[in-house]
Formats: sequence, structure tokens, C-alpha cells
Amino acid sequence: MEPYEAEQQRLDTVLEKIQDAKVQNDLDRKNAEQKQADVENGWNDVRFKSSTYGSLFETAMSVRQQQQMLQERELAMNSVEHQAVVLDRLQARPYFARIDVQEAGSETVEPIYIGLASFSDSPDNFLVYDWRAPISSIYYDAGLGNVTYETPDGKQEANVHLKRQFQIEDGTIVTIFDTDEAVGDQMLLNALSGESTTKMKSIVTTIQKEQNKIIRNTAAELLFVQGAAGSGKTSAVLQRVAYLLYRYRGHLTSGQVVMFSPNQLFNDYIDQVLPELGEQNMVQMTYYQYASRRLPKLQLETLQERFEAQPAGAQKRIIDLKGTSVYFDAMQRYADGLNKADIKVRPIKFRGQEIISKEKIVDIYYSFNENYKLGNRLQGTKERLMKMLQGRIGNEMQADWVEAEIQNLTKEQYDTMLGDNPREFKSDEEETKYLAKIIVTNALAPIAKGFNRNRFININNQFIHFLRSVPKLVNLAAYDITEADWTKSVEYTVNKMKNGELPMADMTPFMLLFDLIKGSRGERDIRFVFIDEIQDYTPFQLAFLKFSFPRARFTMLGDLNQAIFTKENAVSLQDELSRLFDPEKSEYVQLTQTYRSTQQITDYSKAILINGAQIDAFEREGDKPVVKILPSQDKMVEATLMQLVANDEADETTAIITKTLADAEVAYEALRERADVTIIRTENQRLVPGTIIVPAYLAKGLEFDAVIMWDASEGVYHGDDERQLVYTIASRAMHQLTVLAVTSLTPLLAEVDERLYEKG
Ligand SMILES: Nc1ncnc2c1ncn2[C@@H]1O[C@H](COP(=O)(O)OP(=O)(O)OP(=O)(O)O)[C@@H](O)[C@H]1O
Repeated sequence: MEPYEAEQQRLDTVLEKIQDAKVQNDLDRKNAEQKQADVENGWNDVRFKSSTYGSLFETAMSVRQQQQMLQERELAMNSVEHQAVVLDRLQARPYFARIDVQEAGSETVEPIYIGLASFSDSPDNFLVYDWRAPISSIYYDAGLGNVTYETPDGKQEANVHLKRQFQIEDGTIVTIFDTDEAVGDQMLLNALSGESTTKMKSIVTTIQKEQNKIIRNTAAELLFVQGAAGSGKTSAVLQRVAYLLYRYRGHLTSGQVVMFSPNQLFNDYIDQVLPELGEQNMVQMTYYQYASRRLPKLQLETLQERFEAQPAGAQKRIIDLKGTSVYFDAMQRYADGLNKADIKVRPIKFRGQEIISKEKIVDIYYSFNENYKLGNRLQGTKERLMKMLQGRIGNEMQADWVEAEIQNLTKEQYDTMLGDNPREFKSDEEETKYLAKIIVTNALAPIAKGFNRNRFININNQFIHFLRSVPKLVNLAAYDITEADWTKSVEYTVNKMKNGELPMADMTPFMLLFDLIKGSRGERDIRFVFIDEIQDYTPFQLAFLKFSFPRARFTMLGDLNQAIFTKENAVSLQDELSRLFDPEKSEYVQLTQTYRSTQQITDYSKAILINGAQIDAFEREGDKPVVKILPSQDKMVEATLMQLVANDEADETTAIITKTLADAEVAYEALRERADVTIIRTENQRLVPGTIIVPAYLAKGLEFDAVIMWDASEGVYHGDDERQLVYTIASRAMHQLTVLAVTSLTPLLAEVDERLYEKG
């Protein structure tokens, strides 16, 4: 029989069995529903919303509570339902590959079919293997012949006799493709030639060998993936989440996996990948969202403000210092010192009167012996304050205001106070006493609540006191900062804080200081933390994240060529990481092959970088990028419109990428009447189909069929420190890149070899 016929026959059999399983599943579900209805009603209310950011975040932050919820949910959503989802998915596409494997020492060659989930018709007879099963690894890692693969029990040897890839549509095999390579280039080419959509897709059918290593790595405490733009870092890491959830099923929930992403748009872009793989999304947030949630009362500097502020001179050196590990260590030492002196507190006031003075609180705080750590000291103080407050109730009950309040009680208030069972009082006196106690306790309740929330610690003052102490803790001269510069910057922060604002550079130190005072032990339930675009984080932030998630394994992804915010600091990142993570348990992986762009676009983007780190294009031909220098802005608008028409005809979606939001507004004003364009102003907007206009810092991590780089003029991108930004913009394009400038081109692009582009 021809392989095609035989495979179709087998497919038909599997589909039948899937259908049988669905019928059975339906019966099981009806049974289970009946049982469940008898047992519980409450759980029906527990629905785990994972689609909105707000609910996800809450999840992240009250992990213990959330975990419980998840477990409950797991119980509630009985496995039958889960199975139904899996079966539906399998029915649509049962498998995508087959490998014929002869295990070492075995006589038989067994065909292994690989799909999105496992399926068996009897406990030992797997008709489909999950792509994450140990044996499936062979498909991604090797060609034909002898191979070894990892299993939970160690290495296993085998011989591969056949590797076959399928395209299946509506229950019919469309193509069969036998290969002796890991994942055939043809298959990859097919996968890559599709058009971009507003949502990222999973890559399970074409995972590359290097990516597979990232996906299946379970040993490293720190897995650092450095890779050029479009090398599939993000893709690999999302499949990695799916892999981990499978590998640690029963011990790991999606709520214990946190992903820090560059912006909210990006979250939106990737949020279909895990559901497509049959898994729940992990907790996704930007660092800014994380900080805002933790500092709800402060207005934090936004991404846009941060990008557009462009500080220089001493101001920049100070910001840089605040991002270092030296500064992190300085804060730790400062916090240690608080065990002896300098804690800043607020007096406790009640009805406008001070009832516990600052001095008293400080006395209590330092009354504990010197072995106390900050956390215990705070706890001890809290307990003492609480006792003092309780002691106050008796006295306060006699106060005039209480009596006045009793007199003025309305009937309703009175009834509420007595509760559901009005009681008989032996005397008026007894009744008054009873009411007074309730009134006083209620009135003091906010104070007790404040104690619990550590409000008696004056964290703002404490932070400012820290800032003022920095010249004693850090050798400022080593950073080319004078004391006068520093004092000025402290005043700047103080003024901001008076307005309830906090500059970006102070945000993480502020959170750390509070954590240190509280003796916070971090989010200990979080098991995996992923950080995308790591080059935009400071060493201080990384140290803080490590401190905040002490039990987690970290996966960091970055491209040092795309450091938009931290720029030159990026290079020392690796040194810094080796201070935070045991080098023995750290693994550094480099991805050099890029998949996003055509050869022509990759060659062009690469030429923008001076020492264009190793970047190899996946061979896929397309047009050379086009560079047009126009005499005026009006002409640039015309050129944009023409390009949009051409891209539309080629069915390619376009992003017009500008440097700043202000530029995006200009482009939008000029185009809105004449083309169907949407401007993306904030990261909280959604990505929509059709042409979008977006500032560069929001385009991070995204990709588009066609990119128009708006106004790449000399006056716009001038500094050498904007090289990486220009690179990031160019490398967003998959098939088509158009660079437009007015009168003169930025030197960053003018230097590129003329053979790499067309002049328009
Ligand atoms: N193995 C693969 N099979 C098919 N497509 C792939 C594969 N790896 C990556 N891609 C595709 O290449 C494109 C770029 O991938 P991805 O966005 O993950 O790269 P990245 O390294 O995160 O890029 P950047 O740093 O520029 O954000 C995506 O369209 C992705 O689907």
C-alpha cells in the first residue's frame, strides 16, 4: 500500500476512536454533572477569570489565596470537561508528525505519532503522543539513525527509522513529507510564509533544535537566552511554559508562573499561544504594572515619559547609579542600620488628637533586643500598639463625644447596633455601656487596620532619609556625581513625592525599602519567572525580582542589540547576573538564526548594528528594503499612502512605526482622513487588524508583514545611542520594509551598504 493510503487509513481509525471517546466522554460528563450537583453548589461561583489583566494581577499578588482557588477550580472543573476540550482539539488535528523508533535492546520498531495532546484507546496503547512527552523530543532534536533522549529516569537510546510530517485538514491528509533532518526546512518555510496576524501562533510543529533545548530545560536556576530580533525567543519561551505545565502537572499551576513582558500590547499579542496548546495562560504583566499594583498611592512615571525624557549629564549618571547593584547593596546596609536607629514613624491620631507619639512608637520599636530583625521588630511593635489601643477602649468609653453620639443615635442606628436580637438590659447604665463599647471599638477600628497595614511607618520619609544618606553609603565620586548633584536630585524626588509622584529610577528602590522594613520574604509560591526584553532592566531591578521571587527559577530573554532604555548598560548585564545566580546553575543559550524577516530585511537590519552580533537569516527571499528621501513632510505623507496601497494589494498588514508618540500623532493627523489607520497611543490599547501607527517603544516584541519607518531623518535619529532603537524598528518587518525620511537620512542608516537596499 502507498504510504499515503496507509496513513489515511490509520488516520480514519484514530478519528473514529476519538469520536468513540467523545461519546463516552459525553456520558461521563452527564454522570459527573449529576454527582457534582449533589455535592456542591458553591464552586459554581468560583470561576477563574484569566482573560483580564486586573484579575490576573490580583491572582499574582495573592498567590496563596489564588492557589487555593486554582486547586478548588481544578477539582470543580472535573477532568471530564478537560478531556472534552482535548478531544475537540485532537479531532481537528490529531497529529502532525510520526517517528518510527526502535528503543535500544528492543526488537520492534514502533511508530510514534505526535500531536498537541496524548490519546490512547487503552492504558498502554498510545495512538497519539503529546509533543511534550520525552520521546517526542526526538522529533525536534535529530534526524534518522541513533539518538539519545532525556527521560525523567535518565538518558535513553534509540534508533530512528523514519521521520514523517503531515499536513492534515478536515480529517484528510493533505501532504506527507518524509525527511532525514530534525525539522525539515520545507516545513519551516511553509510555517513562516504565512501572513502575520494580530495574535502570535504556537510553533510546536516546527520547533528547532536550539529552541527545543530552551523549552525542555529543567536544570537551570537561571536560563538566559540571548538572541537576535526574530530568533524565536518569545516563541520558544511560550512553548516552554506549556512544557513545564505538562512536565510538572499536578505540582505546578499556571498561577505559579509569572511572565514580565515589555508592554501590555505584547501581552495581548501572545495571549492565544497557551490556550491554543491547551494550557491556561500564566500571569502576565509589565514591570510597571507590577510596581503600580504594589504602590497604588503613587503616580509612577510611565513608559512614554521614561522614553521621552532623555535625561543627560549628572542627572543621567544618577539614574544609572540608581540602577546598579552597588545601590542595591547600599540599601541593604541602610536597612540593617535601621535595626539601631532612624526608623521614621507617624504619630497615631484619634479624633484629631495625638494618642501615641512618634517618640513612643520609636521607643517601642527599639525596645526589642538587638537580635531582632526588621520584620520581627515591626511585628512586635504592631502587637504592642494594638494592646495599647485595646487598653484605650475602657477610658474612651467615658468620653463626652461617646455620650453625645449615644444621645444622637437614630432608631435605625440603634437597631443596627443591637443586631438581630434586641436584648433586654438590666439597667440604662448597662445599655449605655454596651453601646459605648460598640461606638468606641468602631471608631478605633481604622487605627487597628492601619497598624495591620504598617501605616505607622512613614515610608515616604524613610525613603527620603535613605536618599539623603546615600553619600555616606556610596562613593559618589566613582560615578562622577558630586554631593551637590546628588542633593539636587534628592530635592527633585522630594518634590515629586509631595505631588504623589515617583520617578522611575526611585520606583524599585522604594519597593525594596518597604519590603526590607516589613521583613518580606517574597512571593514564595511562584516557581517560574520569565522576563522578556531583559536588556531593558537594570541590575537593581533584577536583584529585586530575585529577592521578590526567592523560590523561582528564572528564564530571561534578551537581545543586547535592542536595549532601548538602558543602552550601554546592557553589556554588563551578564556580569551582574553571575553575581545573582550561581554560575554552576546558570545556562546561557544563544540563538543566532532569525525566522521573522526575509533574508533581505535581516541583512539590512544587521548592517545597522556596528558589531552586528552573529545573526543568520533563514533563507527566505523577498524584496530589498526601500529607502526614500523626500523633499518635504507632505511628500512623505504621499509616499506613505502609496506604500499602504501597495501593501494592501499584496495583502500585507502594515505598521507605521515612529520614534515618539508625538511623531505618531503627527503621522495620524496627516493620514487619518486618507487611509484606514489606527493609532496606538498607550500600551493598554488592543492590537487591531489593519494599518496601525505605533511609537517604537510600544512595538517591542511585535511583528508585522510590512513596516514603514516614519521619518528616519537626520534630525530625528541623531545620536549613536539610537542605533538600537532603529534596529528594533527595522527588525519588526517580516516581508516588506520601507524607510522614509525628509531631506536627509539619519547617519545610522546612511552608513548602511547601498547594495542592501533600493533607493526610491
Ligand atoms: N521554530 C519556529 N517555527 C516557526 N516559526 C517560528 C519558529 N521560531 C520562531 N518563529 C517565528 O518567528 C517570528 C519571530 O519569533 P519571536 O517573536 O518569538 O522572536 P523574538 O526572538 O522574541 O523576537 P524579538 O526579540 O524581535 O521580539 C515569529 O513569527 C515566530 O512565529
